Amino acid sequence: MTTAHTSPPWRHWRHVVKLDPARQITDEVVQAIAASGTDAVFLGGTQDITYENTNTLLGRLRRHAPQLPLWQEVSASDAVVDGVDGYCIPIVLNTTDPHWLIGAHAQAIEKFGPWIDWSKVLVEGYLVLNPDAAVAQLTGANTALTPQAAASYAAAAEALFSMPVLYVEYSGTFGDPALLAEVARTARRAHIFYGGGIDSYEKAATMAQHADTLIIGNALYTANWQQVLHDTIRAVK
Ligand SMILES: CC(C)=CCC/C(C)=C/CC/C(C)=C/CC/C(C)=C/CC/C(C)=C/CC/C(C)=C/CC/C(C)=C/COP(=O)(O)OP(=O)(O)O
Ligand SMILES: O=P(O)(O)OC[C@@H](O)CO
Ligand SMILES: [Mg+2]
Repeated sequence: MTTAHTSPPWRHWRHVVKLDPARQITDEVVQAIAASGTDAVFLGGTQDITYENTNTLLGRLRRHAPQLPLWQEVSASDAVVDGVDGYCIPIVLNTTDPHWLIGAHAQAIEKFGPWIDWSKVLVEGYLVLNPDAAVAQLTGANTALTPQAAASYAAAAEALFSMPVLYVEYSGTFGDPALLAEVARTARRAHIFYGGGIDSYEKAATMAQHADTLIIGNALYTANWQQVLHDTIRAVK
């Protein structure tokens, strides 16, 4: 008997938009995202994320972008919503606080118990690399990593913990392409997400050489959002 192996949808994503439920966004931008050709939308952020603001944003996205995969990136267990296509669960590899490595996760699993649909869960091994980002400060991340050190975290996440996704996170600033390249070179099976400071064709093209998926966040909250959407999608497709 042969078994059909289909790869999960996220393996095919090249371009993902991350929207922060705690920030304001107009219907015009949401509609443009829906029509843009992006592969998925993540709902997530670090600060002031609540059930209410996440559910409100999800409702707007469902209305304006019914065909787009919508995934919640869980950063607080009391903000978990129903009705998304999947849940990204961040695990911060270079945190100095075990809470962000496993503690928050164990608490959430205790809380939700048997209600968790594990077939909808995607584990992301995060390397948090911009010391000025809220996520770096919250998690006490050791952001001063050489490319070799970052690649060693990536190898550990993949080989020792079987993580399917490595997320190279420079949220708020454009990162080091050499570090991303070293992580990508080291990874054997893991899928590489890159996010941080992508706001142009050139930056997207540079990081798309090494990452499987680019995540675009802050630039969509600027006056230049239309150009950003157009150019970053053109760079990866
Ligand atoms: C319906 C139902 C019952 C569903 C079950 C839900 C489910 C799937 C549960 C699974 C259980 C589980 C393991 C949940 C995880 C719980 C949890 C709170 C884990 C901690 C996650 C974590 C490490 C958070 C730290 C912050 C982080 C990494 C956030 C990711 C997003 C991010 C980095 C945004 C960018 O942030 P920021 O720094 O603010 O950047 P800007 O300044 O540029 O905006
Ligand atoms: O907001 P930017 O800097 O685009 O980063 C995207 C994403 O990686 C944030 O979690
Ligand atoms: Mg933020």
